[in-house]
Amino acid sequence: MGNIPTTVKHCLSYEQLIEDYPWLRRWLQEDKSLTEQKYPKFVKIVEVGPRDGLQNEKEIVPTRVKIELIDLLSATGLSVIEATSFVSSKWVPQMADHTEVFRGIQRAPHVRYPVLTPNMQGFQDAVAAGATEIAVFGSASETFSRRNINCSIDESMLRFQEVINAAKQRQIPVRGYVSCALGCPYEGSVEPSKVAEVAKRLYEMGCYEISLGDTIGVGTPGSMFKMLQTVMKDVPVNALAVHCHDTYGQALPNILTALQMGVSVVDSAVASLGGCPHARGSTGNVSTEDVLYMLHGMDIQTGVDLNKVIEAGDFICTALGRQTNSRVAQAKGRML
Ligand SMILES: CC(C)(COP(=O)([O-])OP(=O)([O-])OC[C@H]1O[C@@H](n2cnc3c(N)ncnc32)[C@H](O)[C@@H]1OP(=O)([O-])[O-])[C@@H](O)C(=O)NCCC(=O)NCCSC(=O)C[C@@](C)(O)CC(=O)[O-]
Repeated sequence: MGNIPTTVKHCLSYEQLIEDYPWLRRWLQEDKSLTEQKYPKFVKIVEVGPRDGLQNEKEIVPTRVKIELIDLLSATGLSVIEATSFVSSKWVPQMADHTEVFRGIQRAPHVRYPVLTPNMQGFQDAVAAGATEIAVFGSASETFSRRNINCSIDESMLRFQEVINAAKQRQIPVRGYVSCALGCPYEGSVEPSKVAEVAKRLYEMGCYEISLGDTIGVGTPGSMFKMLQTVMKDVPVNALAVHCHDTYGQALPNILTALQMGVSVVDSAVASLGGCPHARGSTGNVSTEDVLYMLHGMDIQTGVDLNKVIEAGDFICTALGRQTNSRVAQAKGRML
């Protein structure tokens, strides 16, 4: 509001302001249209709770609970639910029941259920279980790549190329992840140019969408802006998604920054489930409930029913014997 002193702003209603300061009308109207232009009208939510959210749970979550969670989420209006991952059970014991989970869910016609596949073995197992969309997951940090998938970035790209080629033959769409896009638990800060390089390689190999992961939730709107600015020179913005963990409470502002820059795909987890096995103290993904509340409050459509997501969150939190980490679900619970 330009040079109007704060005290005056607080005293005047919008109508009074316009009447008393006619020159403001144009300014405020311009601002409104700017707001309308600045944000996407529709944001696709990629729900990663059943996979990213549950993969770090110490106690093995019963398969039937995972299936019921996915079925509840399928009835919320979500169009993408990452169901499980076809990784080694020695590395991630929680995902050992991937095939049972995938075969057990009621697949809703309007929902896609991608699964993680790090290599050809994972791809073949996923296809055998009936998967029709997959995701490969790389990293912008060498050390993270070795600790997470036991190979260098270059080696991972060779594996992913093989997986993507096999997927193309079956017309299976492939999503690509870049972990450590805003920081690494082993190497600290990560250069945006490195993120852009890995994102570009995945995109050129054939991934239809690249999800940029703030794996340990250390990013800020400042680092998100710089990283996206660099990545967007190599990958079109309509092929980018953001995947924010909320360790430092920056996930929503980081997402808002990404939306302002034209990103319209956001990963999130019901009840803010999750954490990172490579970084003690890292918290889960930004909660789907909180993202929905923010987006709907900005008149951005998602097609997702917030109350139904809160119900799915209640279900999984009861099953895990803990409180939700979603601020919105907590607030709504207090108001009942
Ligand atoms: C990639 C591997 C498999 C390499 O693991 P490796 O030990 O190097 O694999 P290998 O090829 O040398 O094989 C060794 C054994 O693993 C088996 N194996 C080999 N591949 C598979 C497979 N697909 N499924 C099941 N078993 C497999 C293989 O059959 C063999 O079995 P053995 O002969 O010893 O009995 C391993 O490192 C792994 O499973 N890593 C997964 C790690 C993971 O899931 N991390 C979490 C997901 S990433 C993430 O959460 C970040 C993200 C995406 O959310 C974004 C963000 O927040 O940044």
